[in-house]
Amino acid sequence: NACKLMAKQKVALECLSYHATASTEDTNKLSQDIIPSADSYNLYSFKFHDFDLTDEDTCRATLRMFLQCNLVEKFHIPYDVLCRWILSVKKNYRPVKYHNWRHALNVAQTMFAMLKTGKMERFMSDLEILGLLVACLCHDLDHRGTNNAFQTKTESPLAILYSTSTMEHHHFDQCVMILNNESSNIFQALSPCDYKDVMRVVETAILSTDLAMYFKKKSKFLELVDNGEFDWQSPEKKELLCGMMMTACDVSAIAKPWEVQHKVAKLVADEFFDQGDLEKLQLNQQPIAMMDREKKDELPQMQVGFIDMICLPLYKVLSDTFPWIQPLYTGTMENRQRWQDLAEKV
Ligand SMILES: CCCOc1ccc(S(=O)(=O)N2CCN(C)CC2)cc1-c1nc(CC)cc(=O)[nH]1
Ligand SMILES: [Zn+2]
Repeated sequence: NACKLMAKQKVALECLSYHATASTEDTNKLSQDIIPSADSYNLYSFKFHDFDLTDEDTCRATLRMFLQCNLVEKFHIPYDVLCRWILSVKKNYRPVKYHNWRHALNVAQTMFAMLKTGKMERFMSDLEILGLLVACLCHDLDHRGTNNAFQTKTESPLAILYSTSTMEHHHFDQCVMILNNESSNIFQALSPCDYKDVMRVVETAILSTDLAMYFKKKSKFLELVDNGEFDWQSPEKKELLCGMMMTACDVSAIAKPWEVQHKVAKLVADEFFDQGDLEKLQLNQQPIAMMDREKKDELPQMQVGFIDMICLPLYKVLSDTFPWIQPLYTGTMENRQRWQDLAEKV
């Protein structure tokens, strides 16, 4: 009957994800670690970077963010389950040049800083804070270093499974797969209602990181801000705000101090160029300029375009409503000048 089939599917999914979960040895080690303070990792700052952190540090810093938000107490998350979940998420990021575990950590840290230093937590329920942090850490799970367009034109299995927001649906799938193992299910103590609500927050937040979705939602968001919308509490408005916050975190490397932005932009470019090489060799196609290493001289100008088209409008409208996240706007303006100077030099 249907119940038996569901049970069989759940078992299948669990053994499929057996290799996806972290080992008990690694889990035990992390669960016994001393977790340094948030300030020792500079977690409250919009200038945070991970360059000096070891892989173990990144896991401890992630634990510290959950502890600072009191999420372990509030949602009765068994500590060893949280440790296994963090290690399993990290394990399911591939060693690609940009869309790797470090990117996920940086996106989650910007969300943490927006909620705390940016004082946006006052508009969010505890469940939404939990969902947003989980979504940031999972939002690029199992990324292959290639974008949605590449999945479509290579007719990859993912593009056959999901025709729109292909990678984002896959990232959410991977997030669910890790939670389907009770030993790494950080939502196990939630009521069925809370479980449904938090999974909805996570799914919408991860899907909203598809930049194609961002353009659609941005005009609706601008309309609400222009009408002086402040309650943000209706489900539709809250989803819109969470989506904008996800994009703001996803592109936040653009607002970091120049030395950080410059290094990260090189990682982004190298991953794009690798895809461009694949398109030339595997598909015998001319890649778009952004992915063509023969056109790397155009990179500074492209960054100025990225800043003007995507980053500044978003950080402007968010900091108009939530003034304490202004450092994201000013940091981006400073980097715009740097990229402009480089663009004029070539
Ligand atoms: C650094 C190498 C060049 O990087 C870019 C080049 C062009 C544009 S774009 O705004 O013109 N646009 C975006 C939408 N695409 C569909 C078409 C192209 C964006 C970037 C960029 N993207 C990210 C996010 C991954 C981070 C980042 O730092 N830079
Ligand atoms: Zn991302």
